[in-house]
Amino acid sequence: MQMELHTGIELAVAMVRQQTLPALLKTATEQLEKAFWLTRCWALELDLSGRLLHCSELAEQGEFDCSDFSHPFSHILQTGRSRELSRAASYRLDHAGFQAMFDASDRPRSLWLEPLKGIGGRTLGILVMCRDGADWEGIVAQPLYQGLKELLTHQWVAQLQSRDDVWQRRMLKRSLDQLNDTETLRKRSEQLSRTLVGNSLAMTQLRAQVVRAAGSRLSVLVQGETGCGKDVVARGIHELSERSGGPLVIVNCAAIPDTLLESELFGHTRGAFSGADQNKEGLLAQANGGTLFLDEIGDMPMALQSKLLRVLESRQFRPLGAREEQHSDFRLVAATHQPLKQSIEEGTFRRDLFYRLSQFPLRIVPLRERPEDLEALSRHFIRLYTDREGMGPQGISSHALHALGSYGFPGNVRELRNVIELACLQTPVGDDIQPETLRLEDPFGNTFAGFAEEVTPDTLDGVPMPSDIRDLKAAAQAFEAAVIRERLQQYGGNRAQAAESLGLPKRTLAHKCLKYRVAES
Ligand SMILES: Nc1ncnc2c1ncn2[C@@H]1O[C@H](COP(=O)(O)OP(=O)(O)OP(=O)(O)O)[C@@H](O)[C@H]1O
Repeated sequence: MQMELHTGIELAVAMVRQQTLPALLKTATEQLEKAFWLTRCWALELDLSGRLLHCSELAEQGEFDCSDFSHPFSHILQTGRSRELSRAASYRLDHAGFQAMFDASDRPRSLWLEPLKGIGGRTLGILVMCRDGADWEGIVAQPLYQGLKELLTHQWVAQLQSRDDVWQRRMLKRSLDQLNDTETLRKRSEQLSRTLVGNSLAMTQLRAQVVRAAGSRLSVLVQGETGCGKDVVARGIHELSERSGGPLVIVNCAAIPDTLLESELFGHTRGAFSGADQNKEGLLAQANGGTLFLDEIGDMPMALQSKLLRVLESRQFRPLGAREEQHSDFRLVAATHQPLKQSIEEGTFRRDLFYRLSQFPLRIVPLRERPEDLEALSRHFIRLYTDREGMGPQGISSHALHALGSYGFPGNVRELRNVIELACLQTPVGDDIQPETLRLEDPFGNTFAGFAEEVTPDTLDGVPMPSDIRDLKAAAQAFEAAVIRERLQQYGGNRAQAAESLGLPKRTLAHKCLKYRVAES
C-alpha cells in the first residue's frame, strides 16, 4: 500500500512538472508503462476540429481519420466506451497506421482502448495500453490507475487551455498589429492628401503607394507626364520617411549643362579643372542622411549614368580631382517624363541603371485620365491663392468645372494650377470662378473654352504676322521672347512663377531672358 502511494506521488509529480502537452503525454504513457507492466502505452490526441486523432510518438503514420472505421479508434470515439482488442482481432485490421502502432508495441496479446474526457465530457483523446496479459478490468479498477487517469485528464485540459490562451493572445496581437498598420497607413495617406490632392481611385492608390515607398529603403522611380506631380510625390516620400529630418537635395538633370553635372553631383577639389578655384562639396555628399531627388533622370548623359550606377551600388564616390573616396548615406528618388524603356531600346539609357532605380516604381496617371480630381485640385489652388494673397474668389462654379472637364490638360496639374491662378486674378473677391475667366489652350495656342483675352502671335509685341515672316528662326525667337515678357508681366516679374507657368526650369528662363534681353517688369 505504502509502495503504491509512493509510486503514485512520484508519477503525479512527474506529470505536473510538464510544460507542454506532448511532454505531458510522453511522461504519462511512460509512467503508466512502468506502473502497470505494459509493453507499450500510447496517447492519441483529438484535434480541435474533432476529425483527426494524432499520436506524436508515432513519427510516421501517426494520424487517424475519425471517419475511417478500418482502425478501431473511430469506433471508440463513436461509442465513448473503453474496450479490449485481442492480438487476433488486431491482425485483421487493415489500417497502415494502426498496424505501425501494433508493430511498434511488439504485437501484444491484448490492447486496452480507453477514451479520455475532460470538463463537460469533451473528448480529449484515447489511451492505448498494450500488455501480454489480458486482465484489464483488474488494472483499470485500481485506485492508482483511476487517480493517474484523473490527473492526466486534468493536466491535459490545463495544457489545452494555456495553448488556447497563447493562441488567442497571438491572434489578438496579430490583429492589433494589422490594425496599427492600417491606421498608420490611413493617417499618413491623409497627411499626404493635403499636398497630393485628388479623390480619384488612381490618386488614392498613388498615396497608399507613396506611404509604402516612404516606409521602405528602396530606390523609387517616379514616372509620369510633365506637370503631373512627380516633384510633389518625391517630396511626399521624403517627408513621410524616417529621413524627413535630414536634407532633401533636388537635382534637375535637364537644367544643369552636361559638362557641369558631374562636378555638381560629385563635387570637386581645388584645381581639379580650370576654374575650380576652391574645394566644392557635391550634391551627393550634401544628401548624406537624407534624400537625393534626381529629377529628369532621363536626361543624364550616358557616361554619368555608369558613374551613378557605381555610386548606387556602394554609396561610395570620388569628387573630381580627389584621391580618397567619400561615402554618403542617401535614399534615392528619381523621376522622369520620358519613356525610359524606349530610351533603353534606343541606347540612350542604361538598362542596369533603370533596374537599380526602379526598385519601387511609381506611375502618375495624367490629369485627363482622372477628371474626378479637377474639382478638388481647383479648390486646392484657389485656397493656396487666397492664403498667399490674403483674398480671392470664393470657389468655382459648376459651369466652370464643366469647362475644365472638357479640356485635355496636356500640361497636366501644372497647367490647371496656372489656369486657376489666372482666373483667381480675374474673379472679383468672394465670387465663384466662371467659365469666361478660364484660359484654356493647348501648347499651340488653340483656344478651348472661354478666354478673357486671346494671346496669339499677332497680339504679342514684336512678333511679325505669319505672312510677313522671312526668317523663321528669328520669328520663333521673337515669339518666345514675347511670351516670356508677357508671362513675366502677368506674374509681376516673379521668374519662378513665370518659369513654372511655362513648364521651364528657372535656370532656362533666366538664360532666355539674358539671351532675348527681357527685363522683369
Ligand atoms: N496631386 C497634386 N496635388 C496638388 N498639387 C499638385 C498635384 N500634382 C501636381 N501639383 C502641382 O502642380 C505643379 C506641377 O507639379 P510637379 O512639379 O510635381 O510636376 P512634375 O511632374 O514634377 O513636372 P515636370 O515633369 O515638369 O518636372 C506644382 O505646382 C504642384 O504643386
